[in-house]
Amino acid sequence: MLVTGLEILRKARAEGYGVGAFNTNNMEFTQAILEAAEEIKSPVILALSEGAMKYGGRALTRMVVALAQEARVPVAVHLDHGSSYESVLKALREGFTSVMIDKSHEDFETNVRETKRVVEAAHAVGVTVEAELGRLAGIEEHVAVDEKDALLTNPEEARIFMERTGADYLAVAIGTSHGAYKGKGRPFIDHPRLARIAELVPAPLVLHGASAVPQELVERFRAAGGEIGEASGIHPEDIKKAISLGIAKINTDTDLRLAFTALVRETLGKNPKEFDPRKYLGPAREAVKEVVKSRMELFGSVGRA
Ligand SMILES: O=C(COP(=O)(O)O)N(O)CCCCO
Ligand code: NA
Ligand SMILES: [Zn+2]
Repeated sequence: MLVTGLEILRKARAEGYGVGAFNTNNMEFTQAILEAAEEIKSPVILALSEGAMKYGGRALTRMVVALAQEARVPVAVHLDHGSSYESVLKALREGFTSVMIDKSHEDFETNVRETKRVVEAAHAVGVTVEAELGRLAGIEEHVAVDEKDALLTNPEEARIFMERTGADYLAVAIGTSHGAYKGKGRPFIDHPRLARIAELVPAPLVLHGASAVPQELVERFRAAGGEIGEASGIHPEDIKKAISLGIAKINTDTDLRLAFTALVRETLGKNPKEFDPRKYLGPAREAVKEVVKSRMELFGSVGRA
């Protein structure tokens, strides 16, 4: 059933588990994510970026909202990294039940003002809001304290920000970053900082840039002809620890992209005569479904629907 992001995340934070927010741009990703969620009885958040909205248009948004309504588990349909008030209004018009306004690159007062404006509009139509404070950036452990403070989320500021904006959940910067190159080896995650934020902010917390970028997937992608450098992601133990400290929503996009693309390359490579799209999109869909299930197991959301 289609529910708001807060309905899913409030329970997750209260009961100490995480819920995956998985990005989709098409039918196969959407099917993979929902099938995984229904099979292992997990709530789930379907995330569409502005790029996805542009790429898929009404074909995508209508499909995602309709399938979420019919799903046998709680599903929120979420605008990922909304960059403007107008973009958020479009998502609200399409029936989304969660919207992110990401003004984390602006100064504090601008972020507060813009986020507050979105909260008023979204709450007026029963939709909940994710905001962001702090700069997503992979940082080496030795980085100077003042540089970390300039980049990562300041706990005291976070408390004030949430009180002034009325946002429902908060994306925090504690050392993660988007994409396949999150730092050399095991990225440094500032758990003490997260613990402090969680003490001051009772709202569910959100972790962006959380993909694991598992080596076996990177190898499989390369073996199938893909080219990728020294890729590394967030260690599963750091995800579990972050959830125990208050993270309730975990964004995963890169791992799904790698799995899907590795399988398309692999299937096409093995079958040069093949030109029925179902024959190479189907196996890729299954690969995404497996990644989603393993992420849900890591987050502890299995059986929570
Ligand atoms: O936080 C994330 C996903 O992070 P990751 O790249 O670790 O999967 N997102 O918001 C998804 C869109 C960003 C491009 O990936
Ligand atoms: Na988001
Ligand atoms: Zn993100």
